[in-house]
Amino acid sequence: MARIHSLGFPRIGRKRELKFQLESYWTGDSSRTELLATAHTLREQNWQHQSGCDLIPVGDFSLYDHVLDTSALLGNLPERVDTNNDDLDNYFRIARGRAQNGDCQCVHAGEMTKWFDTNYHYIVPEVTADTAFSLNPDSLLAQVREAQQVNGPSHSVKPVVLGPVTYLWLSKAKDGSDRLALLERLLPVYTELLAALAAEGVEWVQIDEPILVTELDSAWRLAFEQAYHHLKVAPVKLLLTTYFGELQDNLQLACQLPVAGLHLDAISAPDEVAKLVDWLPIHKVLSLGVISGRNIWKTDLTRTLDWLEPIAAKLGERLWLAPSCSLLHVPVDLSLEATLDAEVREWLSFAAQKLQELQVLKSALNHGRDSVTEELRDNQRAIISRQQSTRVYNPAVKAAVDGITAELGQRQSEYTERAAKQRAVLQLPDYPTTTIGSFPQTTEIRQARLAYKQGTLSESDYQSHMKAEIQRAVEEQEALGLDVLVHGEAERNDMVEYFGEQLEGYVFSRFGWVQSYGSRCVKPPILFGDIHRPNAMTVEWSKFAQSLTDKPMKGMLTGPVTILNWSFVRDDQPRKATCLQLALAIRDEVLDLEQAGIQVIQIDEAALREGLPLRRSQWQSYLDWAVHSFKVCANGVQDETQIHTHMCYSEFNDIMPAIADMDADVITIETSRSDMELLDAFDEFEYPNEIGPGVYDIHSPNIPSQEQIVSLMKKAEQRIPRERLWVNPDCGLKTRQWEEVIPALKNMVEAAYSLRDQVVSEQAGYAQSANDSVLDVVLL
Ligand SMILES: Nc1nc2c(c(=O)[nH]1)N[C@@H](CNc1ccc(C(=O)N[C@@H](CCC(=O)N[C@@H](CCC(=O)N[C@@H](CCC(=O)O)C(=O)O)C(=O)O)C(=O)O)cc1)CN2
Ligand code: MET
Ligand SMILES: [Zn+2]
Repeated sequence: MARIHSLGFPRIGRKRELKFQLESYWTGDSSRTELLATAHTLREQNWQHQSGCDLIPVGDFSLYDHVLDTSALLGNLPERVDTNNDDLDNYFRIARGRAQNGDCQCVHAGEMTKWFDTNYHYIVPEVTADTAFSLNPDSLLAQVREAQQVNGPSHSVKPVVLGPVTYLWLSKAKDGSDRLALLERLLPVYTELLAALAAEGVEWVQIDEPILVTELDSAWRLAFEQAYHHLKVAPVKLLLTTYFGELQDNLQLACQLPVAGLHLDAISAPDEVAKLVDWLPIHKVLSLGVISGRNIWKTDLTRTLDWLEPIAAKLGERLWLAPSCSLLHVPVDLSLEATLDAEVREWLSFAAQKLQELQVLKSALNHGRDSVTEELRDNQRAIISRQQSTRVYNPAVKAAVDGITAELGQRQSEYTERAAKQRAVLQLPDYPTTTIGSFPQTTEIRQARLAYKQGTLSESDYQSHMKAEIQRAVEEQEALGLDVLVHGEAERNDMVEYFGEQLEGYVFSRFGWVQSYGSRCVKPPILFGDIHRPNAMTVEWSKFAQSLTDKPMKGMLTGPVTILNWSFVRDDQPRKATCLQLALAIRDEVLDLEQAGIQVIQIDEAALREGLPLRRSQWQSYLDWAVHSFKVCANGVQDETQIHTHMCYSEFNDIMPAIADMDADVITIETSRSDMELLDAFDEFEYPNEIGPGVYDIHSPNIPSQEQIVSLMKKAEQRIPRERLWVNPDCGLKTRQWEEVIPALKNMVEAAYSLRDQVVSEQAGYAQSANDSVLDVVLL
């Protein structure tokens, strides 16, 4: 009899209840009791959704981030938070750099980075050679008891913990020490934890080790042996859990570790299933992730059963089924989507529906397909409807993609030639200043958009409201003295969803939110068919903004790779094919902007680096099509048009040739927190084009001083000639308040003035000494 379980469920709630509660707690508008009550209710609802499972996860819920929870569990929050003994305040201090109610006991927040190849971000654990761990299990144990109480004895409660090896791998050694050296100190804490869980009556613990799907050197592989031999004495059964990829050369290692079961992401690694069925020792459970936790398509249940039935016959009790990974990465509940395109909705499945699919599979395997005839028939109908829908295929789009040539991605002239022409047109000073695109998305803006979408605000009122916001942004920028202006993106809900809403081939949900970090969510649009741009998307807004100023106004677009990586995309054609379709659509927009007189166009590729495959061996083929897509979209313009691109994660060391190959005239990147060290990659590679290294950390409410900015630019100049430097923040300002943005940008612009003054006086100095030497000669 196959059993089913879930690896984790979204925490934000069907209507983002956690987000709103957290934000009101942080501003002091609601109490801690209310926050904890909401958290309790959400956990209860989540267990309700998962009640068809034989094992129910606990510990997958989090108030902010599960990696930060693990740091708290292991007694490894950075020492800088120890200003008082309040655990929750300390937790939020590391998450956000401050505690409740704008409390000014600010400490710098933990670094945030993306979770594998997803758009979820975790707080990086900090360690040093001196780190000591100590178990802090109260919160997890309380949740275990809560789960047992809520779910009753008929369900096993299965705690989910991040495994010790992956925990260290995700950590950053602040002193540059070897973080693996801490494993020996860490393992006894895990043993203690497992014993404490066993004492609560826990039988199975899910121990997540997703780094097993990445390339590991021998030290890390050895760490797995060491860790799991140490933990094997624990009085619980461990389900070693991997996801997001194939095990490849770690497959044998994973099979041999002394644990009671292994979970494989069978969606990412279908070819490894047969090997595991044959090789996994017979006392071990094999859990197969057969429902994708990374997309929103219905599973083809009949096809899945076709290949599962022989496996079930072979493994019997040893077979468990689950989603491929935690459902954290998909929206909560499709049943809320009353307004979603009805045909496409039939093809979809969100977290709650995915668990129902799992139950159908279980019934079919345990009691025969006859026990779920109707469910299988409905599912099959939906699968066929999607395969045969005429809305998915557009022959004209296919022909356009087939017609793409290499020349389509080439600028007319080399960078140096273009740069001269652009200088003549744009007349920018040294150290030109600009921002990355968005200005604060205020409550008023969002409320207006909500009212417009709900039909209580007319289209023309909405447009005037947004135009007023754009006008405000332009006026502020002119008053500040910025050189290249932006319109501020007030009219955009999100840099990806906004474009999805305007392209054919997409549908979008109303409540399909997915957590990106902490209380921040995204609503990835759903790309179901061939992509076509029926109308210009941004031109009217950009033209309006340009009409308000004599300064150059940057057109602002999201690039094809980022749109691809931050959408839910089709699984019936390679990602590359979808990306090229997006590239052609954005290319049309670029050319229309140029036609409308926009001289500078920024095409954001924030997710280009983040989309790198987890295994390095697959990087090059991804980069080839990703960079090609960018070039197709960007490089059709005249020499005089200046193309900018922007990327937030700026560790480019290992992909410099690809970045250079994109051939953007200017790239703006996130560097301020690294003290400009990230520019070393550009320096070493002798990157030829212009760079705007971020001088203002927009993730923090802190306002950088003019001196700090000058000092950062001086560091930049040690790496990049100043003729090719721009001055700008790290990223967009949408999550900040105007009160923070104005003083920060004021300091930034003044820093640029002071840098220009220094150039002038240096040049005067040279001129003076040159004159002096002429004089010397004359006197001689
Ligand atoms: N897709 C994407 N991924 C990204 C980023 C990004 O910008 N976009 N940035 C990086 C960091 N991640 C981020 C992710 C989300 C947000 C963010 O600010 N999200 C907003 C939602 C943005 C949005 O879609 N807003 C909508 C809906 C706004 C809303 O919540 N409206 C309320 C009503 C208004 C209110 O009372 O505030 C409602 O519908 O109930 C709009 O503006 O129209 C949030 O969580 O608050 C920021 C950074 C990496 N990944
Ligand atoms: N243009 C976008 C903005 O300023 C770029 C954001 S990158 C996550 O918000
Ligand atoms: Zn950015």
